[in-house]
Amino acid sequence: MTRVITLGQFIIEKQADFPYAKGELSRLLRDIGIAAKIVNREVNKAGLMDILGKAGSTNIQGEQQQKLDLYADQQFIAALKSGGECCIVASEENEHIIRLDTDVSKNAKYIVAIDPLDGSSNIDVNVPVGTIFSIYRRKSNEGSPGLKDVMQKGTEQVAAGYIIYGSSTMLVYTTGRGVNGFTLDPSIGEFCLSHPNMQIPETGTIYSINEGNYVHFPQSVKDYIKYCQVEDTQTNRPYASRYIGSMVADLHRNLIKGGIFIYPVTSRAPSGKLRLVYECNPMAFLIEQAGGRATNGHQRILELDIHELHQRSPIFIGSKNMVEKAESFNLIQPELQSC
Ligand SMILES: O=P(O)(O)OC[C@H]1O[C@](O)(COP(=O)(O)O)[C@@H](O)[C@@H]1O
Ligand SMILES: [Mg+2]
Ligand SMILES: [Mg+2]
Repeated sequence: MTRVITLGQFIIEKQADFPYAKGELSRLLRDIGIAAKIVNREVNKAGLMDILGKAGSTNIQGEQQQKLDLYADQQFIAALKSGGECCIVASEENEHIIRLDTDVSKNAKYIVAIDPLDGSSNIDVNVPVGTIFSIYRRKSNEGSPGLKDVMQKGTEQVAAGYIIYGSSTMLVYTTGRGVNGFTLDPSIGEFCLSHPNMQIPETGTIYSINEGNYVHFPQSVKDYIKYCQVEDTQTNRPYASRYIGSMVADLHRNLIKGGIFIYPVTSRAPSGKLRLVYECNPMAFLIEQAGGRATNGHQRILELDIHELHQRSPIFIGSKNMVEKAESFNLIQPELQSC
């Protein structure tokens, strides 16, 4: 009988890999797991609860906030606050950073950037949604932590991951030593190791992009889509087009099956749509740790400078060979002028 390894046990066992670890990061990951279970409970019965639909407010991105966006935001902030291992939260749903000023938290080492509910347009239609998180160590213990501690390059992340609320609920994360996936077993209320050492196939036959924006894409992206659609049995083309509209769900599928996910610049979104700090960087760290690649078309996402908390970036992410192939279509931004 295979041994059931819970997330908590796994985190503790893996702590040994970090000789100087005192358990703070382990406890922080535990807190994220607790909030994930609470949000999962609401997502699972959303139709029965008064939690579907718009909240009547907009966030800094000008997007209509969904009730579940706000609920998830509150649950993760509350869990991080009571856990005491996080001093600052940066969230998609809050214009400014949130300082967790409790006696314990204010001296905490870690910063969490979070997309509390990813795939908001899919909440009301029972299509998988997710949560994305990114963890940094504060830059210095001097003075009180601030925006500078959040606006670190993606290469500085100490951990990152996502939760997918789908037909089953999974938590997938990395601390820079590979990627592991845990499935929530509702009968024991525990995330259990189900996908050890996840590796994204070097190549795949799935491309994932919102082709509804086709006319607004740069010519280079249009050319790459054409390349994906051409008949060529040698290279298993045409590829299958798959687009769920929840970044977490589209990337989870590609992580397991192989494939490329693209959210490029468009004439309507000249910097792309997805946010660097709490969507692109954590997913890039994770996919790279699984053997994949993530760029903005020509530069590694993790090396991009952060200028604004809610900064956007185009992203080409997934199977290494497919992203490299896409980059060979010269995906340089200025190209936008031609569309
Ligand atoms: O509807 P579009 O323009 O294709 O955008 C879909 C993308 O937007 C997102 O929903 C943005 O994330 P949020 O739902 O967290 O705002 C991604 O999950 C998804 O990949
Ligand atoms: Mg999102
Ligand atoms: Mg969101």
